[in-house]
Amino acid sequence: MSEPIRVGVLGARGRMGQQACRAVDAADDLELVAMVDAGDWLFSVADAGSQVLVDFTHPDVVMDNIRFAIDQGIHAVVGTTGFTAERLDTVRTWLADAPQVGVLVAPNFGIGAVLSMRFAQLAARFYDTAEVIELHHPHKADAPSGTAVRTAELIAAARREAGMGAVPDATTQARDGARGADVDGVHVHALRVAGMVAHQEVVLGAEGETLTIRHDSLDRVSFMPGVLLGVREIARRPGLTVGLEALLDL
Ligand SMILES: NC(=O)C1=CN([C@@H]2O[C@H](COP(=O)(O)OP(=O)(O)OC[C@H]3O[C@@H](n4cnc5c(N)ncnc54)[C@H](OP(=O)(O)O)[C@@H]3O)[C@@H](O)[C@H]2O)C=CC1
Ligand SMILES: O=C(O)C1=N[C@H](C(=O)O)C[C@H](O)C1
Repeated sequence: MSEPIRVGVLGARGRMGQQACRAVDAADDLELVAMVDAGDWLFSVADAGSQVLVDFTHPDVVMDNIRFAIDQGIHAVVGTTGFTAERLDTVRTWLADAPQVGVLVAPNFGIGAVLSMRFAQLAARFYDTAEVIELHHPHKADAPSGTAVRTAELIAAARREAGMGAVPDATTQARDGARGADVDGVHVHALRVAGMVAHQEVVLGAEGETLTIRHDSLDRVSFMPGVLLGVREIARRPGLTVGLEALLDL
């Protein structure tokens, strides 16, 4: 058997970081060599010889962490959200100077969540309207969720490709926020509910019918097969990969 892949986890004491540490530790082909959280010495990830860094931290710090990984020649598997097109372009620019390094940025590592995004993308052109509702635990920093933003972007792109116009909406009078956030012309509604983990509904509508695509992550363990897949694959994928779907042949 070949040497295990050496993995460092950032955000190691957080909700996702703890799960990621457990999952890496339990995998025979991976070795957990660094666990770093806020206030810890970031360079211990490099000192420990990490080949892959897993990041579940915070949108405010994730860009610095990616920069660090690229500068150190460490591949990165990033689950932290808060990415924009500009942020992704910045990562591409950094990677241009380190062509051997791979960075995976995935708003959701849940296989079902990735499938549900794909289903929504496929369905979008058949329905006049599409809206996204995401429901998360109240400790979440960003809204809408990274998954919801990506879902809305995929729906919007599918509608554009099909030559569809704006989603019909006669609203002329509304309280602030009543119609949710506008992501590429798709309305996204964010609920924060104690007891929940991560849930999303895409509600599509056409004359006489609706289609609801719902996914529920009931436990953060649901994200781990995707995280481990990313860790095992990223060295074979130099440059920036956005979304786990690329690794699932979707
Ligand atoms: N892609 C996916 O499948 C998923 C993505 N996420 C995303 O992952 C991120 C983390 O979520 P979650 O685990 O719930 O959040 P938590 O707040 O539970 O965990 C984040 C951890 O990162 C720590 N941290 C903050 N800054 C740094 C830093 N500079 N270096 C190292 N550690 C740091 C925090 O410390 P402190 O609390 O002291 O600030 C905290 O312990 C979010 O963006 C979330 O949206 C979540 C679930 C799935
Ligand atoms: O913060 C969370 O919990 C989650 N964050 C990700 C997101 O913003 O989409 C993924 C999942 O929804 C859980």
